[in-house]
Amino acid sequence: MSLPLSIYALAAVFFSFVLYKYILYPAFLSPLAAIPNANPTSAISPLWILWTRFKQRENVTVHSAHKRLGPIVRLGPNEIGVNCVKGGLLTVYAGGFEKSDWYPNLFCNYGMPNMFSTVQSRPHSVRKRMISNTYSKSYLHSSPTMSALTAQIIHRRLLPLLATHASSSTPVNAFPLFSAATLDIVTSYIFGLRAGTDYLTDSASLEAFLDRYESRRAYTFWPQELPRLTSWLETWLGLRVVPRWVDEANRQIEALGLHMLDRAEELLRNSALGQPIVSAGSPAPSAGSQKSVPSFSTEPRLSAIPPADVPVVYAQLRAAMVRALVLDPSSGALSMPPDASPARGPLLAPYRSTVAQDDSTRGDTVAAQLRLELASEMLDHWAAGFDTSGITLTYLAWELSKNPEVQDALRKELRGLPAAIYPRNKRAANGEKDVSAAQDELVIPDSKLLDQLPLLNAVLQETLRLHAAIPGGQPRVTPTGGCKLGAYEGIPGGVRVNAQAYSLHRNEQVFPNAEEWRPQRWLSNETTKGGGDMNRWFWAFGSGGRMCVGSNLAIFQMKYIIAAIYTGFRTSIIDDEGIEQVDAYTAPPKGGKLVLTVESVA
Ligand code: HEM
Repeated sequence: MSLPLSIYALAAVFFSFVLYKYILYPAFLSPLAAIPNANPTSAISPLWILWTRFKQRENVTVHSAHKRLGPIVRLGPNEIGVNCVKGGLLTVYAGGFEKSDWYPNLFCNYGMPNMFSTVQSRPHSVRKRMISNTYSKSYLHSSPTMSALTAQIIHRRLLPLLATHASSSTPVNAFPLFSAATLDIVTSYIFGLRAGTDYLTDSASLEAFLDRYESRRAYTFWPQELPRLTSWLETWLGLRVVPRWVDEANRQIEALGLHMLDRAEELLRNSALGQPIVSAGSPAPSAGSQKSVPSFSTEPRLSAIPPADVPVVYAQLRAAMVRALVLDPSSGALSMPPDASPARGPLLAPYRSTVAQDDSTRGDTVAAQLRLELASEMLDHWAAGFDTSGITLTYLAWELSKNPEVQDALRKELRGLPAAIYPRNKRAANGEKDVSAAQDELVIPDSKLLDQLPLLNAVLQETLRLHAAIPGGQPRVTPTGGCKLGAYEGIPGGVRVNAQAYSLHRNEQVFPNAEEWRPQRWLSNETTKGGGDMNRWFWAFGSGGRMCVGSNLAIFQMKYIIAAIYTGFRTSIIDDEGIEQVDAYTAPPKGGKLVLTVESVA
C-alpha cells in the first residue's frame, strides 16, 4: 500500500527544514559563516568543541586554531573564539557583554548567587559597588588590618615553617604551602585573623581541605557545558555524572565558609556599642527608618577590635546589605531587594547545597537568607583568592628555582628594602622558635616600597603571563542587537564568545619567544619598546567590568610571600614531575605538587 502523497510532502518539508536550519544556514548563510572554522564540523555541530573541553585540551587546541586561522575563529555553530585587543577584548569585555549561564551553573555557593556567578550587569554592579573599595590598591596599602595580619602570618607562621624546613633539610611541597599562605591571608582579610584559617600551622586541616577542594576539579565539565543533559540524566534516568562525594566535598567547604563567617559575626556583635538598631522583639521599624534584622541588628564598633582581627570585607558587605534591605510598610517585614541579590542561575541538583537547606530551617528567614548570601559572596572571594594566587606562586618558585641567577638578583633587590624581612629577623630564619614574642619582631617592609621593586614586579608579571592561573576561556554572550568582532560584521545576539589568556599571552609579536620565562621583558629597556602592547595584551586578571576584583589583593599578598621566602632563603627543585598546567579554565599543576629544598642564605 502506498503512503498518501501528503506524508511524503510533509517528510520533505521537515527534511528541508532540518537541512536548512542545522546545515545550510549555519554553514553558509549565517553571518558567522564567514568566520574560519576551528574544525571542519564547527559550523554545524558543537560536538568537536565539547569533546575538546571534555578531554581537557581546549586551551592548546583553540590556541592552535588562532595561530592557523587568525584572531577570530568559529568554535561551534553558536560560538566564537577571539584573540585580539581591538575588535576583540575591547568590544567584548570592555564593552560589557554579559556572562553566560556557564557561570551560575557552577559558581553558586549555598544555592545562592554571588558577584562572580551573576550574569546580568545591573545586579552585578550593585553588588560590586558594595564591596570593591576594600580591594582597591590605595585601601590595601593604607589598611592597618592588612599590614597587621600580613606581618603576623609571615612572622608567626610562614618564616618559622620555612626555617624548620631549612634547618632540618626536609623538602617542602610548595603547592600546598602556597595554598595555605594565600588562604590564611585572604580569609584573614575577609573575616579577620582570628576567624580566618590557620592552615600554615595546621597541616592536617590543610591537607583535608585541599583534598576536598582539588578533587572536585574533574567534575566541572558536565554542569557547566551540558547543564540540561546533566539535570535530565539525573531526573529521568537516575544517572549522576557528578558523583555524590562531590556534593559532600562542597558541603564541607561551605561549612568551613559558614564557620568563618559566624566567628567574624560573633566578633562584630561583641564589639557593638550595645545600641541595637532593632532588637529581637521590639516593634517593627517604620518605613524609611534605619532597617535591620534581629540577627544582624547591632552596629559593630570596628575600632574596638584589634586591627588584625577586623573582618574588613565581611563587615563592609554585611553593612551594605543590611542597609539595602527593603521594608514593606504594611506588614513591617524586611526583605532582600531584587537588585542587591543577583539573580539565581539554573541551579543543578548535584550542586544544590545541603548546608543551605539545613539553614533554611532557622527561624528568621531574612537573617538566614542574608547570612547565606554573605557566605556565598565571601566563599567565592576566598576560594578565588587562594586558589589562583597559590598556583601563581608555585610557578614563580619553580621558575626562580630553575633560574638561580634571577633568584640571587631578586634577593639582592629585596634585601635593599628598609625593614627587609630576613635581615631583621635572622633568628626566625635560623630556626629559633620564639621569634613572635616581641612585638617589634613583626616588622615587614612598607607595602608601597615593596610594590615599586622592578625585578619583583617583573618576575611576578612574567609568571602571571606564562603560567596564568586562569588561562582558559572566559565566556560572554553577544548582545541582542548583534555586534562586529574583528572584521566580521552582523554577528547576531546570543552567540557565546570567549577570549583566553593562554593565547593572548603567547602572541609572538607582543611577547617574543613567548614560551620562555623572561622577566627582563618587563624591565624598562624592553618595556619602552613593547611595554604598551604587553600591558594591553596582559590578561591574567581579565578586563572590563567583570575583571578580577581581587587583583590588587592578589599582588599584595604574593609580593609579601615572595619577599618572605627569597630575602632569606634559597629554593631549588627536588621533584617537579607533573608540573605542566592542567588544560582548563583554572590551571594548577597536573601533579598537584612541586617539591623544593629550602636553604637559609646568610
Ligand atoms: C593570581 C591571582 C588571581 C588571578 C590570576 C585572578 C584572575 C581572575 C580572572 C581572570 C577573573 C575574571 C574571570 C572571568 O570573568 O571568567 C577574576 C574574577 C574574580 N576574581 Fe580573581 N584572580 C586572582 C585573585 C583573586 C583574589 C585574591 C580575589 C579575592 C578577593 C579574587 C576574586 C575575584 C572575584 C570576586 C572575581 C569576579 C569579579 C566579577 O565578576 O566582577 N581574585 N579573577
